[in-house]
Amino acid sequence: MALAPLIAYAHVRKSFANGHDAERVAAVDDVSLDIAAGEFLAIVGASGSGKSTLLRLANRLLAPDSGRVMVEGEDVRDVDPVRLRRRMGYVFQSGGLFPHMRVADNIAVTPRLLGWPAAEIAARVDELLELVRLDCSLHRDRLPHELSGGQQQRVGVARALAARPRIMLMDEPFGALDPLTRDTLGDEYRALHRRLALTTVMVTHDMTAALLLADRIAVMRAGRVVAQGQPAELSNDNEPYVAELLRTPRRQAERLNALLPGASAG
Ligand SMILES: Nc1ncnc2c1ncn2[C@@H]1O[C@H](COP(=O)(O)OP(=O)(O)OP(=O)(O)O)[C@@H](O)[C@H]1O
Repeated sequence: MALAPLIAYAHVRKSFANGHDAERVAAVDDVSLDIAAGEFLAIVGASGSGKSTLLRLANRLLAPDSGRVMVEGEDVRDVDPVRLRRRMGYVFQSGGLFPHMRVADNIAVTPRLLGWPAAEIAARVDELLELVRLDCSLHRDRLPHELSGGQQQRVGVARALAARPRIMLMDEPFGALDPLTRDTLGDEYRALHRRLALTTVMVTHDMTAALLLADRIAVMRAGRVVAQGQPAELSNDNEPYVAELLRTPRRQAERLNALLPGASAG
């Protein structure tokens, strides 16, 4: 028997008021999408296609107008939002660290709210810093502005993992970083996802990153999921927009193969 999905969107719709007029714009329009336990799903689409809105419906930062979002077998409407969010780590683009709080205190936010004993929190902070490959003695007492963008994102990941969630929601987590750092952090996060047996939903506009990191990709356009599948399945999809999104990574791969002969072998 197939396992029940860990996150399931069923005919979900979410609209927002459109400025001055009474018309509402559907940011998410009749989306049905299942995410299995242990899966790494990337949600890919252009700016404004509804990716972040879809993510925020999972942890109740937003509520759907209609349809249903299930997490771990429960309708999220029936779960206390604070309790729900403790089960789901959330990483966003700018790092979202509290600027006046030291790295250790940023990471400790949720364990403190949960009332963990101080010694346990201190040990967990060190464990998490190690997990995201930041030197404890160098970084635990720094303020966010004393860190590079990549280091801030590492702290963001550590903070999201603090209370040992099974699910990670990530909104363009590495989008603002230089390509090399983005690539390194992506690979390292992928290893963490596997090692900690996480279920990850990552929003990105970068199809190349999605192809390299995710098990499966859902493509959004104007609020709808227009295609979903593993990279090889997307490659055979008939939807013209999917072909358009795959054109850049394909062209890059061809050019790199021509410029760096033998690169694909290594
Ligand atoms: N709080 C809000 N109030 C009004 N409109 C909103 C709100 N949040 C999102 N929208 C609108 O919903 C649509 C989808 O936005 P969303 O942020 O989900 O897209 P996105 O694909 O994540 O874009 P980006 O990649 O730029 O972050 C956009 O038209 C946006 O303007």
